Order: sequence, then C-alpha cells, then structure tokens
Amino acid sequence: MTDSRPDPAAPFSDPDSPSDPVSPADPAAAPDEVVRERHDQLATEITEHRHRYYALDAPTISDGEFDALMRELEQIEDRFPELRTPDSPTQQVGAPTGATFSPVTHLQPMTSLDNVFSKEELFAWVDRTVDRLGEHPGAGGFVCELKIDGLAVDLVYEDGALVRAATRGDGRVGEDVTANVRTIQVIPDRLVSHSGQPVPALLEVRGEVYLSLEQFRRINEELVASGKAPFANPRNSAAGSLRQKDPEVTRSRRLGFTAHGWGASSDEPGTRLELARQSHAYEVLADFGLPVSQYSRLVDDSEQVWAFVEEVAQRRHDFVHEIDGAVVKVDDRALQDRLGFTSRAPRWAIAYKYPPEEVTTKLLDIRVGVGRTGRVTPYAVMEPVVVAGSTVAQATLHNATEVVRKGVLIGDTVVLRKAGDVIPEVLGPVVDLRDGTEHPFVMPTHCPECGTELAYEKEGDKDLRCPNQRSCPAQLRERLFHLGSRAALDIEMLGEKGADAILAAHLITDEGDLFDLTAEDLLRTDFYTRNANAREKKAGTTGRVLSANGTKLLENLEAARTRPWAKFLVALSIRHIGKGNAPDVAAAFPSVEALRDASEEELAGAEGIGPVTAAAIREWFATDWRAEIVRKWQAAGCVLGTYAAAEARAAEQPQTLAGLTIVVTGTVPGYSRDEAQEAVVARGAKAAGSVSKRTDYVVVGEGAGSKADKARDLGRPIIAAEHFQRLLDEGPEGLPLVED
Ligand SMILES: NC(=O)c1ccc[n+]([C@@H]2O[C@H](COP(=O)([O-])OP(=O)(O)OC[C@H]3O[C@@H](n4cnc5c(N)ncnc54)[C@H](O)[C@@H]3O)[C@@H](O)[C@H]2O)c1
Ligand SMILES: [Zn+2]
Repeated sequence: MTDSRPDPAAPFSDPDSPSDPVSPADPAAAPDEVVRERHDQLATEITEHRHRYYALDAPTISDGEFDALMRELEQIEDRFPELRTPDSPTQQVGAPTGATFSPVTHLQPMTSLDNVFSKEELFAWVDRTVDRLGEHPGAGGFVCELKIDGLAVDLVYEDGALVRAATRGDGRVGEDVTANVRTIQVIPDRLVSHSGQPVPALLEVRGEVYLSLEQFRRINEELVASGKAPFANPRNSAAGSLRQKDPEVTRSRRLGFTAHGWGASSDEPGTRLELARQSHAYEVLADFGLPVSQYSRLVDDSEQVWAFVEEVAQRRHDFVHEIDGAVVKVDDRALQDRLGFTSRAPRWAIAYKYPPEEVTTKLLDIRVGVGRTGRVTPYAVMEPVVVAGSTVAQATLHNATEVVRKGVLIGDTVVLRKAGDVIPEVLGPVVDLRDGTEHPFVMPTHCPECGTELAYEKEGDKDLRCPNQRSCPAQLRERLFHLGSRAALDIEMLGEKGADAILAAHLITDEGDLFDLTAEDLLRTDFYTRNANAREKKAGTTGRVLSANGTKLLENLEAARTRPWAKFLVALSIRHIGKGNAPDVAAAFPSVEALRDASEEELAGAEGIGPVTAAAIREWFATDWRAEIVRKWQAAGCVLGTYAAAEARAAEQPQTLAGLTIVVTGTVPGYSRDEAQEAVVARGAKAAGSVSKRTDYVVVGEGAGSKADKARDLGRPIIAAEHFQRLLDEGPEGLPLVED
C-alpha cells in the first residue's frame, strides 16, 4: 500500500467531461520519471491485488481501496495515453487462473464493466453514449439492473445440456468449475423452453454466482463452531465456495445464481435466440429455466436512470444478496453492436458503484469500557477511517468470546464494515498482512476504573461485570448521565462532562447525594466554575466563582425535585425499567413506597412488568445503599409519587376539579396514564382506579375496557378523552357528556 492514494470520493478522470479536474491529454506532454515510476508501482500493486483477490480469494485491501488504486492509474493514463499499453491493468480483466482447476478458453471473451462513482459521471456516460451513437436510444432505451456482488461464471449449453462451466479468469481463459456448478440447484442441467420455442444448439450463458446473506451467516456460524476462520464477506465466501476441490462442499454452501448476459449462441435457422433487445433476452433465458433478476427496469433517460440508482441505494440492504452498485445497459442489441467493446469492457454498459461499506484499517488496541450496569465491554481502537460517510475510530467488540470468535489480534489490519446508519463492526483480520508483532487481547481480571475483581453475575453469562456497583466511577458516571437525560429527570447541566467533574472532585458517594450539592461544593470543580472578573474582584471576590453552568445546575436540580414519578422511576436505574415501561409501572404503583412494599407476585401481575422486571425491582430495593438513595432524595425534597408530586404542584394550578372523584380509562391523547392521573390530582380531584357509585366523572379514551362498561351500568357521567384538556382547564360544567 502507498500513502499517496487519491481520495476515493474524488471524481476520477474522464477525458470527455469538461468539468474534469485533471488536465486532458496533451500530446506534447510526456510523462516524466516520477510519473512513470508511480505508474509502474501502481500497475505492479494492482496486479498483485488481483491475483490475491481472484486466484487466492484472500484480498488484503478493501474493494474501495482497490478501486482507488485503479482510478489513480486510469487518471495517469488519461493524461499520458502512451502509458496505456496492452499489458496495463486498465486494459485487462480479472487475473490469470491458478493451478487448482483446468483452464478453459471461453467461446467469446468475458469482459468486465467500466465504473462511475457520481451522478455527474453517470450522466456524462449517457451523453457520451448518445454522442457515439449519433441518436438517443429512445423510450425504454436503457435497462437498469442490480450489480450483484458475486463472481461471474460462464455456462456452456449444447443442445440444451450444460456441458461446461467456468470462472471468468482473465476474460479469455477461465477455470473449469463444471463439477462444482452442477451442484448449484438453481442452475439447470438442461434448458427446457416453457413456451415451446426451440432451445439453441449452442448457448453460452453469463451470470453472477452469489451467496445470499442468510447462507453467508449460516456458513460463518458453522465455520466458527468447527473452529475455522469465518469469511470476511459474502463475495469472498461465494468465490471460495465455488472454487472448492470437493464439489460436495460447494453443494453444502447453497449458492445462488442470476443470469445477466450471454456470449456465443448458435445461429441456425429455427433455433435462433431472440436477441433484439437485452431485456427480451432475459425473458428468453427465463423461459429456458434460468434465474434472471426481477429488479431490472427499462428507463428512458439519465434522470430515470438516476432515480433507479437512488431507489436501489435506499433498499441496498433489503435484497437477499449483497449488491455493490447498479448496472445500466443500452437495451437495443443493434445499438450495442455499434458501440462495441474496449479491451476490457462493453461501451454499451456502465456500473454505478455505491460508496464502499467496507474498509481496512489498523487495530491499534483493544480496550474495555464499563457500562451503567457494570457490564465490561471490549472495544476496538482503530486508526480513524472514513466509511459510509463518517469517520470511525472505535467499534464495540461486545465481549471476550466475540473477540476470540472474530480472531483479531492487536496490531492486525482489520476489515471494518459500516452499512448506512448501522453501528460499525469489525468483521475480522487480514491474516495475510500479519508480520508477527501482533498480540492477542487479554480480558482484564479487574475493573479498569476501580480495580475491583470482575465477575460473572450468574453462571452461563457472556458478560463480565464490575461488582462495585455503588461507587465504581464508571458505573456512577453512567448512572448520573442517565438520570440527567430527558427520559429521566432532564437535568440539562448534568451531561457527560458535568458527571465527570462531580466525580473528579469527589463531591458525592453515589447519586443519593446529588440533591444535596451546594454552590460551595460546585466551586471545587472546573466545569461549574470560572475565574472571578474584575468587578467581582473589586467587590472582594477572588479566585473561582460559579459559572453559568454551575448556577444552571443548581436551578435544574431544584426543578427536578418535582418531576413526575415515572421520570424518577427511570432515574433510579432499576434494570429493565426504562422510559418505555416506566409510565405503566408508575400508574400501577403510584408512589415509591407502593413499589417498594409490593410483593414479587403483585409486581409481576401488573402491566408493563414481567417476572424478570419484578425480580429486578425487589432486588433493587433490597440493596441497602439503593434504598438509601430514595431516603436521601426524599430528605432533599424530592417527591417520588404521583399524588404527592401532583399535590406538591397543586399550588400552581387552578383547582377546577376540587372535591371530585375522577376515573381516567383508555388512552388520553398527549398524556401517559400516570400523567393524566397526576393532572386531575393537581386540579384538586381524587383520581380513582375503579368506577363506583361515588365516582363523579369517568374520562374514556380509546381502548377503554370494563371501566367504561361499569360507568354505563352505574349510570355515571362519561366524558370523552378529547375533552380532557377542557375538563382540566374549566372543570366539568357545560362539558358534553357521552350518551349511549
Ligand atoms: N480488494 C481487492 O484486492 C480487489 C482486487 C481486485 C478486484 N477487486 C474488486 O473486484 C471488483 C472488480 O472486479 P470486476 O472486474 O469483476 O468488475 P466489476 O465488479 O467492477 O464489474 C464487472 C462484473 O460485474 C458483475 N455483474 C454483477 N451484476 C451484473 C449485471 N447486472 N450485469 C452485468 N454484470 C454484472 C459481472 O460479474 C461483471 O464481471 C471491484 O469491486 C474491485 O474492487 C478487489
Ligand atoms: Zn469498577
């Protein structure tokens, strides 16, 4: 590899494009020594990578990096055409075959495809094609297809029978893989026309052998289970699976196949394949029993080609196999013939390549992080690389077993994958690039943050944990950060930096002390302070004073004391309780005391709580220091209960419902269940859980069940949930009642 590679995102040279950043060929300019050397070096490197990729199925760089090398070579040759000699990699296809399989000469050469990487280049190709033809191919003149990321094979059928199958090789000579291809179920041994048209005496079919993502996962799981190294990606595993010595291994891989072209075909009268249009030929191939793509589309012009490209990009991960781009072909065979071929590709087709989702980078280190629940997670620290539009420098490795499973060593070059918005993943090492200095990761036995010995919580767990839950700085930091989040107490000034500052100054033992923080405490941090200004100094204050952050934190804490009970519930960091089920739990157990005193059976019987959550709640309250958090918070003025919180806020609300008993059932738009209850209590009403003769009003929303029926039976007045806000604001006077 070299360090002077061009930016892979940069447009490559196109001599026909006026906006080309590289100067077009200048006949007077001769390449100097430096250019010649670079050209030589690139050609050598590319040839070697091709050999590794095609013959050994063991590439050492990613496709994106390979494509960048190719583009640089093409750019040089665009400027200095004399360097574009027939032996240049830009003029060749694939790589010569190895010794494992016998060589086969294709009846007609198999070509590759030229690539474009941007909309501009794609449109320029369409314009160039129209120019070359001297006419537009017309409505439905282009056929757009998926570019399947597999490997090309050539199938020769004689009198309808499959007689030979070969890989592409260098385009002229490929490898004989007939025995293996015969094990691929979707490739017919015999072509039979379903419509009754004659099958040609000779037909050379081309298409892509691929491995579906489903099979790829299955095979890798099996390889790992039997102690073997998994494949880096479906393309390499498809190539590896096809090029097996034992056809039974190929059979077990369940390869797929899609036909996307043809070579030689017999021209005898009555047996002639209808080849007037590419798209028609697909129909004929399908009629013969060959799998063709169901995603091909005929389009009229550049804009429609682009729409296809974008649509497919959106769905890039929804297909059964991987794709690395879209292919556009001139549909009319006569026009194709007029356009012809370059030495390595048809002029009538182009591949639009999507941005690479796989890159290689150096694994600098494997470190471990400690999470909110004490889980210890190894993660990869890598040389930063750009992949799928963002810079990645770290990726989780989940647990020690996973590190072993991936087989990565510290110092390895690794394959990193980031697909769209998906979390980046280290796929595995490039074993062939090892130089012996790599070393295995050793899972630490003690917490990197507090030194406590790590342990599994229970037998069979995958994750090691730091048992020092109360004051392990890592766990406490994560809990503080979590309780400050919007889903919990919404303490804006308690972000990651704030939590770090509080811990660094040793202001608290655990989160129980949080609401006791004073301005004086905060003065011991950097984050919540600033230097006194001149005016303050004049007035006698020297050194550090509370910053806007510090003042804001104290205000935040004050306001947080009366947050809804459901929010406090999230803030407690009880396992399995989060913003999703907290409102249900809070509605079923309307105060911290009710939750604490409930038995495990009572808990497990409530909505939003299963046996696992019930056990977690019991366990939480049974831990002394945690029970103490509740006590300390209450002592500091926090209100952990729906009614209590509502009563505490009643002073701020008009008492529109004073003295009434109200039942809320079903969904009230804009309110969770506990919020609706709280809202009526804050207006002076009693929120009852069940309907009785003493109920004054029943608010019924969507999904209300037996309570609404009971209200009708008892003749209690019913108010529709849509009037809930009016009920709160104005009281029940004059509100329409639900009649039945
Ligand atoms: N990482 C490496 O070291 C390394 C080395 C060599 C090549 N490569 C990669 O291999 C690829 C280059 O290979 P290439 O020469 O096969 O060219 P290509 O992948 O750019 O395009 C040509 C191939 O596309 C395939 N194809 C898929 N769908 C098709 C469709 N609908 N119609 C027609 N053809 C279709 C055909 O097999 C055809 O041979 C690039 O992605 C390159 O990055 C990587
Ligand atoms: Zn710890």
